[in-house]
Amino acid sequence: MSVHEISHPLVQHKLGIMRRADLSTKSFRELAQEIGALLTYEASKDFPLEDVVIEGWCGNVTVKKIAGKKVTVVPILRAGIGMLDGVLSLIPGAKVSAVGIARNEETLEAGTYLKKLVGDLDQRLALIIDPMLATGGSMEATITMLKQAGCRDIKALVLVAAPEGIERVLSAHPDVKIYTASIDERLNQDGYIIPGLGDAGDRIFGTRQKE
Ligand SMILES: O=P(O)(O)OC[C@H]1O[C@H](OP(=O)(O)OP(=O)(O)O)[C@H](O)[C@@H]1O
Ligand SMILES: O=c1cc[nH]c(=O)[nH]1
Ligand SMILES: [Mg+2]
Repeated sequence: MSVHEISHPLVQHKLGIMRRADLSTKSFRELAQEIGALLTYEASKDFPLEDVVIEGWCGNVTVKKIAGKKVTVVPILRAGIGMLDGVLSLIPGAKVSAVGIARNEETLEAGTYLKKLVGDLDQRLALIIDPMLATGGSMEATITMLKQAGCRDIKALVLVAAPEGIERVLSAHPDVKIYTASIDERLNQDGYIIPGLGDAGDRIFGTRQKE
């Protein structure tokens, strides 16, 4: 299965709070990080383990150690930064590859303005993070960029996904696994997810324009 909708009660409860229109920037930001950590927990369930022998308090003991590839976390700026600390709280040694992509509000086309990838991407698992997967343009562009740089193992962690965006990403990149707290109903005429969260970047950074 390429799409994992995480039904864990903690995830669903926290996402439910995030949908409140009157939620403070502080609370929205905290919850984005917390769900980011919980999605990381789910996405790491298939990390391979190996046995290693260490010196314990009563002599040698065989313990488990993660044996797979190294990880790079790939926040799609700006809103992806809102999940970064949550992901790094569970994978503190991960390197970070920052990708700046902004959606043109009229055309909904994704435009790239920053690409700061770590090296050795062919030897790393990439965990792309972005709160919103809407039309899928930003995510598709990020995956294409990572593949062009040699990355072959890619997972995407998003708080909310629209069916249209999932379809677009998986049509272009069927090998990528998507982890989300919710597959929502649809996109509206402006490309916003319904019911969604509104503009996640504005809610995380406090830049929401008052009507
Ligand atoms: O699936 P798509 O249709 O491409 O839309 C989703 C993108 O839109 C938002 O970013 P935005 O462009 O608003 O930039 P921001 O993070 O700077 O707010 C969101 O964080 C995604 O990156
Ligand atoms: O619903 C949406 C769609 C794109 N970007 C957002 O922040 N929210
Ligand atoms: Mg935005």
